[in-house]
Amino acid sequence: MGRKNKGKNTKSQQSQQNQQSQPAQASSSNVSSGSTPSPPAELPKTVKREEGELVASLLEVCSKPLESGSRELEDYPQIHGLVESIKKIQSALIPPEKNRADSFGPFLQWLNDNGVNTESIEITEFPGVGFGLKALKDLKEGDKLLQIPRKLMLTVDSAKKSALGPLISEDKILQVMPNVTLALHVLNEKCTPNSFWKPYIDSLPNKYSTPLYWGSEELQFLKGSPVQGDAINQYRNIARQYAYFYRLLQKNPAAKDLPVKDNFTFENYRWAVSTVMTRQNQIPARDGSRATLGLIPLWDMCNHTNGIYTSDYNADEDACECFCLQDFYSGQQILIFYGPRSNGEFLVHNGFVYADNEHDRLCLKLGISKGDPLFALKSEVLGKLNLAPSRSFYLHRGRFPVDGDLLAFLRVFCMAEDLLKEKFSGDSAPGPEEMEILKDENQYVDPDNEEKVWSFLHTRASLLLKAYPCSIEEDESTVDLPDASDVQKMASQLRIGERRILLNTIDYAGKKKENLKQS
Ligand SMILES: C[S@@+](CC[C@H](N)C(=O)[O-])C[C@H]1O[C@@H](n2cnc3c(N)ncnc32)[C@H](O)[C@@H]1O
Repeated sequence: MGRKNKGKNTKSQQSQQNQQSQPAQASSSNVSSGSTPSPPAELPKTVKREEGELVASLLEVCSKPLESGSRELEDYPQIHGLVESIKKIQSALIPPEKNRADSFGPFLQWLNDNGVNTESIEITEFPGVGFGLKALKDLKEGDKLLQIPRKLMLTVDSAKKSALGPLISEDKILQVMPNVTLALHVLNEKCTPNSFWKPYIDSLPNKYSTPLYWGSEELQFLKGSPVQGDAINQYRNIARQYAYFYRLLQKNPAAKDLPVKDNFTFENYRWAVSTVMTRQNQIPARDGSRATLGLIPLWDMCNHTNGIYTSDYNADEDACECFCLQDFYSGQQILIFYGPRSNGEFLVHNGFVYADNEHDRLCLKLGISKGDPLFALKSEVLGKLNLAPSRSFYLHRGRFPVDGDLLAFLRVFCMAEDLLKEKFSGDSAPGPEEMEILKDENQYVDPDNEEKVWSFLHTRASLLLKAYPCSIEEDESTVDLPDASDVQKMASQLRIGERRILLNTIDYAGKKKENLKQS
């Protein structure tokens, strides 16, 4: 959380907000009727044993390290199959879905009872973004919109003080993974009938659009994109965590009386993880000494737009404050800026893609081959630039697709032995400041090296472009197809953005090569 200088939104953002500002009726479809019988509280013993065996197999499969070079997709079918079998057994434990819109009245009352002023806003459903906040009066850029006191937040600190505290102090994973702690905290409170946070938890979505909710066919829509691997890795990690915590909750005496223990279904865990992934925020600890992770009720009803951070922590009030990113007229949706994330990050962690994302970028994995006779020399030079010999870089949207780190890596990657030895290694190595020349696009070390860099990038981007199974135009028409699913549209939108970045990079690298020839 942090507030930066305010900036004006562009026309296209404003027109998008105008489009988003048409409120829709809260939908009550797919909500079960009150007459649905309650699910059984427990599974029969034999079924429970079968569940335990499946979870043990899941833990084993997900804990095997992926063989180097093997694609994430290889063990995905086995993991997915086990998860589906577990979900089938546990389907008897899943309660009927609630009508979310019914929860907003009690939620707002709870906020008001705890000192939150909600006069300027209303919770309403908006097309394509779920529920959000609507302005009930004209608001000016910079006006204070919300002030949410710490006592209403679910945080890692409140988890430690809750019934979950003893388990956290015994488990190493919970101690080092605050997001997992927060997920278990939310789930434990959801399973606690008289939880202080009940009105807030009831107001949360029933399910999410993160790839954890996608089927195997839907993951195929990401074919060609590096995000497909990220989504599958995420599924694998969450399946492993689920299996680990299932066992921990069954076996650890500190979990004996926790309400979450008998409600720890895969469905519940992916819900809790997705709740945290899509809504979490960094909050300063009460004493200001460090940051802690938390969920901020109501503030987390705001949807995202391009812009700047406009939320801050008021240490005197011990509350999160949110200010208006721009003028909002009465009836308009109030939007905030979530941060400079790529569409791939938004898709995997937030379950949406933002077509006009100013910060979009494409992940590019690069590495010096261990078989390269110059591996040691190149690694030494990269080390001086604080760059690992194998890592992810980014190609950016906009006028400058290549940043300093990627440029320096490529220059070393393509550098001839004599140049590496003479200018950048051993005794001839320059100081850190002079090494920075390798990151500077306006200077270069050697024209041959520079030609190789831009040729390599041109070829690599062209190859990546060929990996997509359909054309950009086909994906563009999918986005507008009335019968395409939300997941299909999201994946197509992502791939459109990625290919625009690749096409721009190819064009940029081509021009660089031309300029070199002429100079
Ligand atoms: C912090 S919540 C915001 C409130 C949420 N819409 C709800 O109904 O609870 C973040 C989620 O809202 C949705 N969202 C936010 N901004 C969006 C945008 N610009 N486009 C599409 N979905 C968006 C995504 O599902 C995201 O995971």
